[in-house]
Amino acid sequence: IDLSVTWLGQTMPGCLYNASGVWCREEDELEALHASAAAAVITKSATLKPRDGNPEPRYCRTPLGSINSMGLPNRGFDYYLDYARRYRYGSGKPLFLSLSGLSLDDNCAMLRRLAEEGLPAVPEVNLSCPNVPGKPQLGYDFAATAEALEAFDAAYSGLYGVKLPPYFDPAHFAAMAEILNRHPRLAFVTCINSIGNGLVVDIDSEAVVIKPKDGLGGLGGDYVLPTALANVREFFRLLPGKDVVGCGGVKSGREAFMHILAGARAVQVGTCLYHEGPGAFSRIAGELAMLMRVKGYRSLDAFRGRLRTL
Ligand SMILES: O=C(O)c1[nH]c(=O)[nH]c(=O)c1Cl
Repeated sequence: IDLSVTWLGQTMPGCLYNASGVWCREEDELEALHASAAAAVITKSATLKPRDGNPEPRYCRTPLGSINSMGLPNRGFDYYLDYARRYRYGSGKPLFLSLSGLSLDDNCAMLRRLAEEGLPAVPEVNLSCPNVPGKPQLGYDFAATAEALEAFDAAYSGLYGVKLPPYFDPAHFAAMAEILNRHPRLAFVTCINSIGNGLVVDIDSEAVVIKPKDGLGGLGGDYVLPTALANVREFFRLLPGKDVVGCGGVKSGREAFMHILAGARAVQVGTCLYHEGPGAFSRIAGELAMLMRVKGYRSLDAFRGRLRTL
C-alpha cells in the first residue's frame, strides 16, 4: 500500500501532516512532528512580530471537537524563518511556513523575506484567521482577496498556497475560484480553516467556555467534517491544475479516505492531533492503509477525486 504523495515538484512519504496552529508553535513541537509519521510539517501562522495572543481560557475541547480563539499567538516570523534555515529537507518531508500577517504589507514583507532566503520551505498564506478582534477573515472579502493575491504574486516568485475559510454557498465557491484561477503560482488551497465564531455553552456554569470575544471561537473536529468535505470537493472541481489540501474533522483513516475521495492531494489533522499528539499520524495512516487494502486500492491516485454522485 503506497500512501506517498507527489506534488509541488517533490514526493513526500505519506499523505498526512498537521494543520497549522496545532503542535507547531515551538521548535520542540515542530521537531516532534518531523520525528513522527507526519509526512510534512507546517508551522504556526506567523505574524511579523511575536504575539502573545488572546487571554485564556482560549481553547476548549468538546464532545464533538474543539473551539478556539487563540488570537494568533506565535514566536514571530524570524523564529520560523530561522527554523526553516535549519530544517532537514533531505528527510523528504516538506516544510510549510504558515504566514498570517496583520496587514497586506506584513504578508508581502514576509513573502519577500522568504523569497530572499531561497529555502525549499513553501508558504501557506492564511486568509482565514477568525480570532483577531477587529480583523475580519480576508477570505470572506473577495475584493481584498483579489488584491492580496496580486500583491503576493509580486512579492514571491515561487509556488505558494493559501488557507481558506469554509464557504457555504455555490456563488461563493464560484467567486473565489474565479479569483484563485488568475494565479498560476498559487499551487494549492487548504480547505478548511475552523468554522469561525461558533459559541459553546456550559449548562452547569451557564457560561461560555472561552474568554475572548465573549465566547466566540473557531470550531474544529466532528462539527466541521461535512463542510470541509464540501469545500474540498467544490474547489477540486473548480481549480483545474491546482491541488486541494483537506483539513477538517480527520480523526481516523475513514475521514482521511473521505477527504482524498473528495479530491484532497494531502490531508491535515488538527483537533485530533491536539489531543492525541503526533502518534495520531501512524495510527491514522495505518487505518487508511487497511481501508485501502480492503477496497483493493494500492495507491491514493487509484481513488483520489473519484467520489461518486447519484
Ligand atoms: O486563533 C488563532 O490563532 C487561529 N485559530 C484558528 O482556528 N485558525 C487560525 O487560522 C488561527 Cl490564526
